[in-house]
Formats: sequence, structure tokens, C-alpha cells
Amino acid sequence: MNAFTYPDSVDTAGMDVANVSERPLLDVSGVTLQYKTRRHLVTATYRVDFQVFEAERYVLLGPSGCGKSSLLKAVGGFLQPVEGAIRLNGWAVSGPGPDRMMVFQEFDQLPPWKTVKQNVMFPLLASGKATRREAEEKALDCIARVNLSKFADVHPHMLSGGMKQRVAIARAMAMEPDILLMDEPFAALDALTRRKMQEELLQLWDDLRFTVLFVTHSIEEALVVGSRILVLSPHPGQVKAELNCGGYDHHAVGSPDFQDAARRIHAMLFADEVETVKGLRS
Ligand SMILES: Nc1ncnc2c1ncn2[C@@H]1O[C@H](COP(=O)(O)OP(=O)(O)OP(=O)(O)O)[C@@H](O)[C@H]1O
Repeated sequence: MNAFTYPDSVDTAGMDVANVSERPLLDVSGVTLQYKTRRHLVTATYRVDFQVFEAERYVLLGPSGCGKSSLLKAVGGFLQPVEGAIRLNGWAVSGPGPDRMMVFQEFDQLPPWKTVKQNVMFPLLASGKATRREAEEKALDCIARVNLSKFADVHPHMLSGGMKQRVAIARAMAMEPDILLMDEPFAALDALTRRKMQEELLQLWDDLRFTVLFVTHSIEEALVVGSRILVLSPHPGQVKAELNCGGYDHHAVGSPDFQDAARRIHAMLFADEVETVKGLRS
């Protein structure tokens, strides 16, 4: 497994390198993902390894096109690896399931003809996980947790982008998945709302201690949201490093320690490009 290695050119001094030994909830081992189009074979990730443990906030961080979303899709069971394996609780992932719930970036992930409550109830009913009465009770509880009780009976078009995202999170949480999969969930929000949503996610995590696999290309977001970060190389995505980083919140963002961590992750992400530029100058 190469998840704990660093490129030679990167200074990792002071960064806490992950070292965990319990049984993982999610085990991604040597996963290569490819897309076959009529003309091309696109390799999205190459032999990626990582493990996620219960109650972790695990972040996949990397530049656009490095295969973050593809990895999330594969964990979700929507894309089969051409090489390697993905296991959840020791079982091979072979398709989508209610044990893995996705939250996307798009605002239109909620059917507009359903109210907030009906949206949250829907997967509970569709999966046969709850009776109508149980689903309603669970939905109202989850809606309250994301502070939307007053909006339970309105339709999504009456909500702001941030509120819609909270509904999507409530809908996923209601299913009590083993792992919540979040694909750049706040990327389409304005900066202030994005920050508020990150704080709310951390607050919700403090209350419920769920496991989340979170995709972002923002270093700052990764440091605030994550308890561990997997740093991926540009296309095709390969593991560059894995870092422990819990403990930063928005108050820490301007601190020298935070800035230093961000700077070193940036160097890691773009180490190859930096080398190239150096080469061009000499
Ligand atoms: N359906 C598809 N068909 C063909 N190629 C695809 C498909 N989906 C993704 N790819 C390619 O796979 C690679 C990885 O894409 P992916 O969306 O997983 O990256 P990403 O890191 O999530 O990018 P971004 O941050 O821009 O969303 C890219 O080169 C992309 O063009």
C-alpha cells in the first residue's frame, strides 16, 4: 500500500502521518478506474489504496480530473474497478446499496414536485426500510437536525441553495447509511453559505459521529472538513500522500499553522508541475 508515502520533493515535517490499525469500514485496494468511450480508453485513477474507519471524515483531495468523483462513484457501486477491489464491512461492493448514500453538488437533486418532508421520506419508503408512519417520523427528526422544521411542507424551489443541500443531507442521513458519500457538496454555494454549511456539517458530525467520504478540490475545505486527507495526483489520480488533519475549524484558517499546512499540501498537489517549471528555467 502506498498511501503513507510522499513524493521525495515534498517537505512533510510536522505533518501527522496516518497510522491506524483497526479493521476498516471501507477498504479501497489497488483500484484502477477506466471509462471506455467509442474512441478512447480514459484511465481515471491508477491503483489507488485507502481505508476509511468508522466515524472518520475522510477527504479525497486533488485537482480537477484526477478521478475523485470516479472514486466516489465506484464506492457508491455505480462504477466497477478494472483492477483492485472495494470492500465495505469486509464485503465486496458490487452495486449501489442503502448502506452508502450520496450527496451531490447539484441543487436539482431533489425532485421538485415533492415537499421537503416527502423528499426525505422517499428513499425510506422506496427501499422498504420504513412504513409510511415510521418514514414520516424519521424524516421530521432528520429535518429538525438540519434546522429546517419550518420548511418541512414547502417545495424545493422555495429554498435557497444551502437549504436544498441541507435537505439532501437530511435525506441521506435518514437512511442511516454506513457511510455518507459527498461529492463537492458545497462547491456551487457562495463563499459565506459554503462556510456555514461546512460548520453545520461539523456540528452534525459532532452530534451523530457518522462516517463521511468527502470529495473536494479546495485545500482549505479539506483541512476544515477532514479528519484525514488523501492527496491525489493529477490525471490519472494516484495516491501522493495521506495526512491526519483533524482539529482545524474556521477560526484556525488564518493561523500560521493552518497556512503552513495548506502551503505544504499545495506543494504536494503540484509537485510535478513545480519540477517541470524548475526544469524549464535551468
Ligand atoms: N463518463 C465518462 N466518460 C469518459 N470519461 C470520463 C467520464 N467521467 C469522467 N471521465 C474522465 O475521467 C477522469 C476523472 O474524472 P472525475 O470526474 O472522476 O475527476 P474529478 O477529480 O472528480 O474532477 P472534478 O474535480 O473536475 O469534478 C477525467 O479525465 C474525466 O474526463
